This record gives sequence, C-alpha cells and structure tokens, in this order.
Amino acid sequence: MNIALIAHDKKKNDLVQFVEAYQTTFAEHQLYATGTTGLRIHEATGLQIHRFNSGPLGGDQEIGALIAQNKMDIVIFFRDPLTAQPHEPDVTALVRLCDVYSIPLATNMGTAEVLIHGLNRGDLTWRNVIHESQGESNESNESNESNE
Ligand SMILES: O=C(CO)COP(=O)(O)O
Repeated sequence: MNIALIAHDKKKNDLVQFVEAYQTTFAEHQLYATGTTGLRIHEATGLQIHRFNSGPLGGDQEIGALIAQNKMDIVIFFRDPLTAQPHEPDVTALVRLCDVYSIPLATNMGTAEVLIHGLNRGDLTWRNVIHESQGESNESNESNESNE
C-alpha cells in the first residue's frame, strides 16, 4: 500500500511516536510524506520515505496529485486544529481529494490507530482491486494508442 504521512508542526512529535509504535507495519509499505514530516520520521525510525516539498511549499498538493491519480491508499494527516496555516487552501484541497476518491484519511491519532489495525487485518485489500483495474485500463489505453 502507498501511505502518505503528514503532520503540522505541533503534531509532528505525535506522528513520529505513532510511526515508531507501528514501525513493523509501516516497514511493509511504501511511505510518502511532506518534507519536514518525512525527515523527522526518517531520522527517528530509519524508514525509507519518499519526501515531497514541505507543506507550505506545495507538498500537500504533490500528495494530492497522487490521490487524484488514485495511487495513494491511505493518508495519515495529523492536523493542528488550533493554529492557522498559511497554506490552508492546500490542506482543504487534500482532504477534499481524499473524499473524492474515497481514500481512508486519519486526521488524528485515534482514527489512525483504527486505520492501522484495519490495514493489518486486511480491511484495505479493496485498494488492490482498484490498482489491478487501473493496470488493466492502462494496458487497454496503451493497446488503443498502438492501434491508432
Ligand atoms: O504543512 C504541512 C501539511 O500541511 C506539513 O509540511 P511539512 O511536513 O513540510 O512540515
């Protein structure tokens, strides 16, 4: 599964602790993160993480682009509800895209716990069906192109 990890500054310690607690699970998946969050998690755990730009510099939008391609399977985004963010429109857009594509999104540790247990139980295997059907439609697009 492709998992996006994002945290606002005052929530970064919480997310680092959360990833440490479930490190064996996270190690089995492909991890993506906004710049500073990814660096913090990598430094704490050594996990390999594809890092995008920092959130205020477009990182949320880069992750949003993967969601719009239906390539992101889970988003764990510990938001800070008590601090105004300069890039609030990007944050709103990311959450909106999760709803557009029905991507499981945890915006706090309580929901993230449930999501990770569900992931370990196999509750998210339906995402593999989406990936397989995407692969098939890509193949048919390619064969259509070669017929043109
Ligand atoms: O601002 C963020 C999400 O909106 C997070 O970005 P950083 O991980 O780069 O701090």
